[in-house]
Amino acid sequence: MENSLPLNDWHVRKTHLIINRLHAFVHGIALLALFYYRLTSLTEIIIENKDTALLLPHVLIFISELILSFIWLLSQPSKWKPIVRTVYPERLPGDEKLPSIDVFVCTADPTKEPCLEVMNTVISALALDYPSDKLAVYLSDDGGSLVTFQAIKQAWKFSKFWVPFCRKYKVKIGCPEAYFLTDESGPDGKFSSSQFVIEKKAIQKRYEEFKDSLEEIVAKTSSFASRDHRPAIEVISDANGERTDTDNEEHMPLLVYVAREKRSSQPHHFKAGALNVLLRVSAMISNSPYILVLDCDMYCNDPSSARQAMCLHLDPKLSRKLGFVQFPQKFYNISETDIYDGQLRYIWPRWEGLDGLRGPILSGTCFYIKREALHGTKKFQEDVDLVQLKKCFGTSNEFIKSIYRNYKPNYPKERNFSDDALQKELQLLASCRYDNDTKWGKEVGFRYFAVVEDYFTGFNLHCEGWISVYLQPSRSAFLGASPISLNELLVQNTRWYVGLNQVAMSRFSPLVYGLMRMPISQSMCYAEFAYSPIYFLALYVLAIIPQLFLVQGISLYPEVSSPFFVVFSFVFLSSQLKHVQEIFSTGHSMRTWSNEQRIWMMKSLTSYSYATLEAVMEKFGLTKASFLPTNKVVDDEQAKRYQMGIYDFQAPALFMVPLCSLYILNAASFIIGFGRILQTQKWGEMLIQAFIPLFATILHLPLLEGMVLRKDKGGVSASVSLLSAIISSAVFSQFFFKLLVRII
Ligand SMILES: O=c1ccn([C@@H]2O[C@H](COP(=O)(O)OP(=O)(O)O[C@H]3O[C@H](CO)[C@@H](O)[C@H](O)[C@H]3O)[C@@H](O)[C@H]2O)c(=O)[nH]1
Ligand SMILES: [Mn+2]
Repeated sequence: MENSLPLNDWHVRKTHLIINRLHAFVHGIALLALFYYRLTSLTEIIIENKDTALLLPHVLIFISELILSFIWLLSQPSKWKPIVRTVYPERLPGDEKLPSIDVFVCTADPTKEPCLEVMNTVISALALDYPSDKLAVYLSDDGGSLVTFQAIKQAWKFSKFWVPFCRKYKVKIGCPEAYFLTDESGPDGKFSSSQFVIEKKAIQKRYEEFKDSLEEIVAKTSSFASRDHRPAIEVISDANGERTDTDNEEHMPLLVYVAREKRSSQPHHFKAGALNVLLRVSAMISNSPYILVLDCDMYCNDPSSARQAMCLHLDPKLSRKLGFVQFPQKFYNISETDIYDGQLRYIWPRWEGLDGLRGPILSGTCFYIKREALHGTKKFQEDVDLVQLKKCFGTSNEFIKSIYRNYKPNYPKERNFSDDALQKELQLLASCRYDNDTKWGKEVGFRYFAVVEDYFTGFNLHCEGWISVYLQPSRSAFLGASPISLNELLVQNTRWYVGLNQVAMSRFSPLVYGLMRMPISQSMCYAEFAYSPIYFLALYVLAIIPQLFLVQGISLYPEVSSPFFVVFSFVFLSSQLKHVQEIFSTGHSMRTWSNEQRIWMMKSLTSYSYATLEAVMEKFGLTKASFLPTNKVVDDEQAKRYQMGIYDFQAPALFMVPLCSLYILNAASFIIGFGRILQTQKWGEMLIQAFIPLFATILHLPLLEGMVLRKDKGGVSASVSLLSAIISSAVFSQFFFKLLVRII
């Protein structure tokens, strides 16, 4: 590299490091004291044979404490050495020396993923600040729908004005929809502002026309997302789109539409399958060594992200081992109150911690990955036998040629897309049977094993020795949409945790497979995510058992005068204070604390438990996990409630009934228990046990409001409230009945 100055830099977050390690130490000791208490009191119950019926609740509570502590332990390495990176794109070599980049955007269903949004993402990628001849954007349309195909042609037409405009005025938001919503002040330097204003007006008019044309397409064309269609691959250009009056096509990046073949008889492996087709198809057209992957709703908010990522990929010290550069997922539609905890705040500091180890977990979108890492070509020498290679990469000779770095596809030079041989090859590579009996999805490309293809692919790359880095620039590089209703959120999380469970319950468990292939610290981080669904067990126990025994006046926790009371109080306070510290240090307020606590409990009691059930059923061959994309169509009424910070409880009974039943159970048990304490004056013995339902009742007040006070459409439906009341009274009476039998 001519420039001797480093392209990037990093430093350790020292205060975080000290606080985290100190907390780990103190909290760890407190947990040991807590275990000591539980073990001694359990032995006491067993040896003294006091009351065997008391054994079960004690054991259950101990198990839940063990689960919480286990996950806490797994989370420690990701807090051990948080680091922050800075990049210096101005130090990059000249454009002619930059490597080329392919951008992959995936969409699946125009009825759930509005095509205007998808096209905005595509356009924002075309407007990345990168040499045009080194940029190619591929849109994978899993629905193979005519709407998307026609829309992309319109997007191309508009882009031919938009991209030059962005380049000329160094526009900071390459996504037109977002650009016209903000008031970017104007050009810097050499252009007069009046000229800018005129051109901006003109381009805005074109954008409006573009939007109208999409509306027209949507109205006229079927947006049916088909499960059975032939492959269709097309480089979008004037030759096949409508001609326009500009001739700047040469200065435009490539834009390619890809609908892979789908047959209902063949598994398509969801997004991972789509990405693998893009990997193969792009190899024939641009074969860039680096790839940016984007969800269809994640637009480029900073055109310089490609150069930023190159500051890491081209760093001679990192380059050889670096598999991918991960940016955080940030969202443009988070309301001030963020009631669904959509910003995933708790994840990104973890990625800083992981960056201090072998690097962050692949997060599905917003990452620049090295093609070679996905091909796993490190394992192959140039002289490997062709038969061997075909077993691995499939039957296409052309594709096999492409895996070697010095391969240059013919396409970009000649721009001859109608070439029959090329078309034939592309059809083969995008066919639904191409993967069969190959290593695709197993050792090559994005991995199929779990519906969290991102987590599992990144996990495999780390196992193979690749590292990753995390880059969180102050200006968000990408912005996407987060679910804005409880239902969408829980559905999405159920899918994620089914995927994580699939990994946890398989031979790929991070604590077995990972441990043998990566340092224990890194495998613990993967394990924390894979095992977190078992939170559901702990939370169900803690939401039911102390409450039922509180009502009976049977104590399951140390009394106030015992030294272990301090231990229990300390463990609770120390974990809450650590949470608050993390929230403050990431610039958030106490409201974020209550939102995160509330949503974490709701997810554990619903998503995590159903995800575990589903994964277990899948293990026994009773179901098949699937990846249904989240709905990105905004319902106005729902959006209004969300903006106002009002929960939308119009979720299926499957989600709402457990939450409401447990709420009623907790509120009722607190009231009854409190009354009992008043009578018996056993304050000391029952304090912790009364505190638990009180905490839950206060934290989840919005649920009570939804059941009792609210009359709007987002409230809890009367049938759900009624069913929940019946269930919680049944639990109570069952319990009383058993107790009665025992007493008699
Ligand atoms: O069969 C499919 C299903 C989905 N997708 C695309 O996958 C992307 C992500 O789907 P979405 O419904 O938005 O899922 P999320 O849960 O919001 O996505 C998160 O979780 C996924 C699974 O872990 C990751 O793939 C994503 O990158 C990550 O943002 C979208 O662009 C979809 O169009 C496909 O291309 N084909
Ligand atoms: Mn999404």
